[in-house]
Amino acid sequence: MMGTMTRLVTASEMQQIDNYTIETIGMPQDVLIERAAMAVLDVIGAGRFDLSHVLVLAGLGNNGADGVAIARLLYAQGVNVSLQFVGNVSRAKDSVKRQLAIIEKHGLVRSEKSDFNEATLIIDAIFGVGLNNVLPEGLQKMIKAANHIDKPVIAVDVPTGIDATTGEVRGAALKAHTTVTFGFTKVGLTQQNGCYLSGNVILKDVGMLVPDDFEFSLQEALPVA
Ligand SMILES: NC(=O)C1=CN([C@@H]2O[C@H](COP(=O)(O)OP(=O)(O)OC[C@H]3O[C@@H](n4cnc5c(N)ncnc54)[C@H](O)[C@@H]3O)[C@@H](O)[C@H]2O)[C@@H](O)CC1
Ligand SMILES: [K+]
Repeated sequence: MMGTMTRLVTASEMQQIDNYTIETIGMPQDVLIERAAMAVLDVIGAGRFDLSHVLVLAGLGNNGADGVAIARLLYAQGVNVSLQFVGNVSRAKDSVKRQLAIIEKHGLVRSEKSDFNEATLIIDAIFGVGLNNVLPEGLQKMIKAANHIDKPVIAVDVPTGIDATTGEVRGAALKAHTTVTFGFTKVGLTQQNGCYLSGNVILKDVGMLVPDDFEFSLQEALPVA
């Protein structure tokens, strides 16, 4: 039997769909972030991962905002979670700052530096579809060290370092056991190194809406479970 069919999208198409949902339809961005975080929680909590110590690595954009929300939801469930930022939080997008304001009141304290060896599961929320350049060198080093330790990683939307459109590695990429991708499967998860570095790709609907006259550049459709 055929599963639901979905389209593959480029990073730019996903950004247009996000913008349409938020700016034109008026869906609050924080609702999408919460739904994205809950979708990842579904996967984390499905019993396949050791949750003794979850390390969430968060960037300064909306992918990082998803990460902070994931850390909060885990913390609320009593999971031992460390939240570590990659980059200076003073430069974070407002979506991240709003999430941070919530966790501060909630009691979840950010870690300054985390030991990958202590983590039983790593959540990669550093970069998503917004990646538009080679990763900074310090981050490349950190990613290579994490890949070497070989802990299970769940990538939020796209593994950090993978170009969501081409599947190419931008300097280094954090190898994922599972990638939870939102709305539509990014074509880069099916091509080049993106194909094997994203592990099992799980597509989740988080409420993005598509204009009726939207023209997808890729006609291809993938069956999903
Ligand atoms: N648009 C939205 O409101 C939503 C976005 N979502 C999440 O947000 C992600 C996209 O968020 P953003 O567009 O904020 O982008 P990212 O969070 O992927 O990246 C953040 C920012 O980093 C900068 N950047 C890109 N490449 C860089 C590099 N190599 N070195 C240094 N800085 C770099 C860019 O300015 C980019 O906007 C999605 O993948 C998804 O996880 C979801 O939460 C749903 C709602
Ligand atoms: K990511």
